[in-house]
Amino acid sequence: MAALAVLRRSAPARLLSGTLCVHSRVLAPWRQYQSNRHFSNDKILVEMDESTGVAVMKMKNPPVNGLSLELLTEFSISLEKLEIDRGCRGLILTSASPKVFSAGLDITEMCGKSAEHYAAFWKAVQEMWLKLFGSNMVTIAAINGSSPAGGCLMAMCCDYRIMADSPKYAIGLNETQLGIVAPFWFKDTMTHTVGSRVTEQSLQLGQMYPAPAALKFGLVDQLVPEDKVQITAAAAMAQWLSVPDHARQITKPMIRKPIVDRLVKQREADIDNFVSFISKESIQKSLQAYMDRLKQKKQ
Ligand SMILES: CCCCCCCCCC/C=C\CC(=O)SCCNC(=O)CCNC(=O)[C@H](O)C(C)(C)COP(=O)(O)OP(=O)(O)OC[C@H]1O[C@@H](n2cnc3c(N)ncnc32)[C@H](O)[C@@H]1OP(=O)(O)O
Repeated sequence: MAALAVLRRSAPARLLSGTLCVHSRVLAPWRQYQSNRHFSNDKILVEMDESTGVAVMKMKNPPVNGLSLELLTEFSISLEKLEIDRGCRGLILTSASPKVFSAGLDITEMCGKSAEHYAAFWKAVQEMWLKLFGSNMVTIAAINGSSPAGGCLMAMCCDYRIMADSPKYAIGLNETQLGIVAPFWFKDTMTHTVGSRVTEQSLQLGQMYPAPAALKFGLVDQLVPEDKVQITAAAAMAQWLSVPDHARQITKPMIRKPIVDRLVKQREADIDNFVSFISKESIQKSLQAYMDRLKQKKQ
């Protein structure tokens, strides 16, 4: 038993080998950590069921769960907390808002800000990915709505994806449609999920796939009616957790560690690339035009 406990605690550190980025601004909410194992801060809600060892994490950044610096920071801190909790074996990631899992990176974080802000934001995006893709827990995405770009990335980081069965909801890495480029580790995550050929085409075209199409080539694993997404995720989790932890936890990094290490080795260069790319006037114009189109859609 002791050996298993050691494995359970040490594997995340081995797999991640990244640094823990703790943003002082959001440390205070941890004081709200309750003995009933429900905790929340502004943008992330966590409900921990001690009887099953499963935590449900809900993103709560209305209206569309844009991945802001604040949400990303709270996400990484929450995940780290669960990761070191020996009672927590599985994580279900979902949205507190109906109809949208996550609209991806909050575009306002990438428009008209300073180079320092872009660097801090990108570091938080990296941190989210390192922690979620490298998690030692079983991770299941309960995709209860649309999931473009960064939202799709989060879902792909999970071990298993269940999506609401509706052609209204779409998922994909649509970066090129915004005039931006998915970085290599987004591409690596998609290749890991659906293979090279589909990734090459999807990334170039910035394709968004309605849920039924996404199921066909394995971008999601299962479609269920919208009101069954959470319960199906819990059932799938029970199945995954029936595998002995130590065996599963040694197996997962065999595939994922080389992918994680690629970013770990060049984190600073990746931040510099992002800052110089996003600061270009032409890129700022593209992003602004995209935001304007999103707003016009309503009128
Ligand atoms: C050489 C290589 C170098 C590498 C450099 C790296 C470059 C950068 C890589 C960046 C990687 C990832 C990028 C992203 O994740 S960008 C985000 C992409 N996301 C999208 O395109 C989604 C856009 N949104 C939608 O499609 C829809 O909003 C929705 C999610 C389908 C929901 O539709 P809805 O009808 O329910 O809501 P809607 O009315 O559209 O939106 C409500 C308000 O929310 C605003 N909004 C929507 N999405 C975002 C967003 N991502 N960020 C910020 N704000 C967003 C929208 O404008 C509405 O606002 P308002 O109410 O009108 O004020």
